[in-house]
Amino acid sequence: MVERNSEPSAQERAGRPFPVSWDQFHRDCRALTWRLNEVGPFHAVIAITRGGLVPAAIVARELGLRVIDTVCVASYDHDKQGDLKVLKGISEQTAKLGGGTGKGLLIVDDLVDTGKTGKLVRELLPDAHFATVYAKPKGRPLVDTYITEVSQDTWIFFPWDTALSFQPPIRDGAA
Ligand SMILES: O=P(O)(O)OC[C@H]1O[C@H](OP(=O)(O)OP(=O)(O)O)[C@H](O)[C@@H]1O
Ligand code: HPA
Ligand SMILES: [Mg+2]
Repeated sequence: MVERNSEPSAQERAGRPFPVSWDQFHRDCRALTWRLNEVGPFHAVIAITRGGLVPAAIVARELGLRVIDTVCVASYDHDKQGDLKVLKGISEQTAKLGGGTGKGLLIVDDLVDTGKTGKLVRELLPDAHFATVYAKPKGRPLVDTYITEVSQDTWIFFPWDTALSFQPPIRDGAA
């Protein structure tokens, strides 16, 4: 039997599932890059791990950027958000490229939800440009560029967190 905590997780609270395929994600990252190409040029890309690593690789490839750094943040334990911890900041070399405040640096993450992660990283690099592929309303004001807005009660399922599985036919009660 699976023991359940009585408090609903962020995913359960969100309720509405929004599965994203690799294809869709790649298309959305390319659409994001079209917008970023109008805003740059950038000296380097900074991925907020781990979710930001995939879009950062695609965006960096499309923008021709080869300097890629990470800010390593831990917050959600699968679907419950705990205290935010910066496990690793950017390197001294990348900080120099951004003149200490992040000017000309591009921060990339897969999404903003409550905005807590984005806020923390923005505080570290106030002049950097912050881009995400998806944005929920609470976090959206923190983002400079994003592609798709989803409602706050949506939970996005990314392709690296999911796998193909059998679905019962709709007439047999599939959602
Ligand atoms: O706007 P917020 O409410 O802060 O949520 C958004 C953050 O949550 C997820 O990361 P998570 O901390 O789950 O870690 P992961 O990227 O390693 O999956 C997501 O990748 C964002 O970074
Ligand atoms: N999907 C996946 N991870 C997340 C989400 C979401 O909607 N919100 C915060 N972390
Ligand atoms: Mg993340």
